[in-house]
Order: sequence, then structure tokens, then C-alpha cells
Amino acid sequence: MAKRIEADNVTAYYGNFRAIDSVSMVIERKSVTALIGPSGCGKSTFLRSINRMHEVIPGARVEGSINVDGHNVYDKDVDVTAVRRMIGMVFQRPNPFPTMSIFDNVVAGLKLQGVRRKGELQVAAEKALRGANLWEEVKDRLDKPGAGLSGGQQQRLCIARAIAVEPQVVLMDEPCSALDPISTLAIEDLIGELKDSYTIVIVTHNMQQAARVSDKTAFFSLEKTGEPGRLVEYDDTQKIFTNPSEKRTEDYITGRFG
Ligand SMILES: Nc1ncnc2c1ncn2[C@@H]1O[C@H](COP(=O)(O)OP(=O)(O)OP(=O)(O)O)[C@@H](O)[C@H]1O
Repeated sequence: MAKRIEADNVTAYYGNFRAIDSVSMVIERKSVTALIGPSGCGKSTFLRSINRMHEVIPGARVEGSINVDGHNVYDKDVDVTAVRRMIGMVFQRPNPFPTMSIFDNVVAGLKLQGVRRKGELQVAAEKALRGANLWEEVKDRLDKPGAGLSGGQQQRLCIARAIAVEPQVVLMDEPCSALDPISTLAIEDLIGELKDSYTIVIVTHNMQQAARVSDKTAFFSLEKTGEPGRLVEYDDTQKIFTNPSEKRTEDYITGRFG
């Protein structure tokens, strides 16, 4: 299921503004990769380039290629909807459909794909909720609105919704930034379990979190405001946090900059 991602010279623009410049990296399947760096260096832009969500913003475009198991998601004849199904996304703030039931939230993507049979939807919903470590907490109130859950539960509901369609890659954009420490740990544990099945890329501002959850870390930075963000260093997380090759990485992780 999980897929390898190969970004080659990815440059992304908002209109004329070049937000990231020539980012190249290989993300191995069934691994967790953390994107870190100061505000505005392009972490979210790069993340959204992976599943072609960047171009949803008017005037935004991407140059370069992103190969997922050897297929460039930017090829001309690619079905963008299929790309976004294969590469799921979880956002900063939990965003369940508020009036929809917990059950309907989880199966929303499957219904969009045309799955109608109740039995099939039930099996898929339970699998996804178990996968997101939420089943025990919600199994007796699946028909209640998603908005009635705590923030941490809502975020796990969003993860269940993302994995219900069985993507191969899951992108997470600061998934814990709106959560308390206990919910944050629950999501971090979950990320550790999910990498058995998925390739995960996570943007985080929390350095301890990057160190705890990821196998590889990519440090992005920018020279100054108005300049594009660039990938400064990409290596095993342990190396980045104990013995980085670049002084800029060391300055950032030790809090001297950014
Ligand atoms: N919708 C947009 N329109 C125009 N410029 C944008 C847009 N979104 C982001 N940018 C700009 O692109 C650059 C990179 O932004 P991005 O959000 O990718 O950075 P980031 O590293 O994720 O930042 P943060 O850590 O603050 O979330 C910034 O200069 C930002 O102002």
C-alpha cells in the first residue's frame, strides 16, 4: 500500500512569488518524514505540492516532478482526483463535517467514490476508526455529530476519514497544533502505528515531536523574507538532531535562529 515519493526540483509559486525553490528529496515507503523550519520557509507549500493541493489556490503552480512509485503526479494525463485519493491529507485544525454523524464523516470519501452498500460502509468505518485508535470511544455513538467529540477525538476522526479510502500516503500539516498534550501524544502514538501501512509526511513546529515520531527530517529555511524557501538538510532524524551537517540546521534546532 505505502508508496515511495521522489521529489525532483520542485519549485512552487503563488502568482509571481516563488515560495520554494528546487526541492529534491526521496521519501521511503512506510516511513515518517518530518518537515521542519522557520515560519514561511515553505513547509506547507511543499507538503501541498505532493498531492496537488497547492494548485487549488488561484494563480498557484508547481514546476518539477513528484514521482510516486515512479509515476509523476504532474504528468499531463494524470487524474488529479485519483492523486488526492491516493495521497490523503490531515490539516492543522480538526475539520470534521460538523453536522454529519461520526459514521458519515468516516465514510464520506467512500460514498463520493460510489460505495453505497451499507455493510461495506460499516466494515470500512470500523476498520478506519480502529486504525485511528478511536473505535472504542465512539462505537456506541456513531450516529451522533462529529462536532460533539473533543478536539483530539475530532483529529483522530479526521485521520479515520483520511485512511478510510485506503490512501498510500498520508500528509499531515501540523496535526497536533490545536491539541492538548495528552491528545498530542495519542496522535503521535497513532502516527507510529500508521507507518506500518502508510508513507507519512508531517509538518511540525514542535522539534521534540519531529524527534519523537519521524525517521527522517527535512530542514527548510529561507535567506530572508521575500526569498524562496529551500531544503537545507535532509537526513536521518537522529543525525539531524544530534550531529547535523549544516550550521544553519544546528542553529535552528538549538534555538539560536528562527
Ligand atoms: N495562499 C497564498 N498566497 C500567497 N502566498 C502564500 C500563500 N500561502 C503561503 N504563501 C507564502 O508562501 C511562503 C511559504 O508559506 P508556507 O505556508 O508554505 O510556509 P510554512 O513554512 O508552512 O510556514 P508556517 O510554518 O508559518 O506555517 C510564505 O512566504 C507565505 O507567505
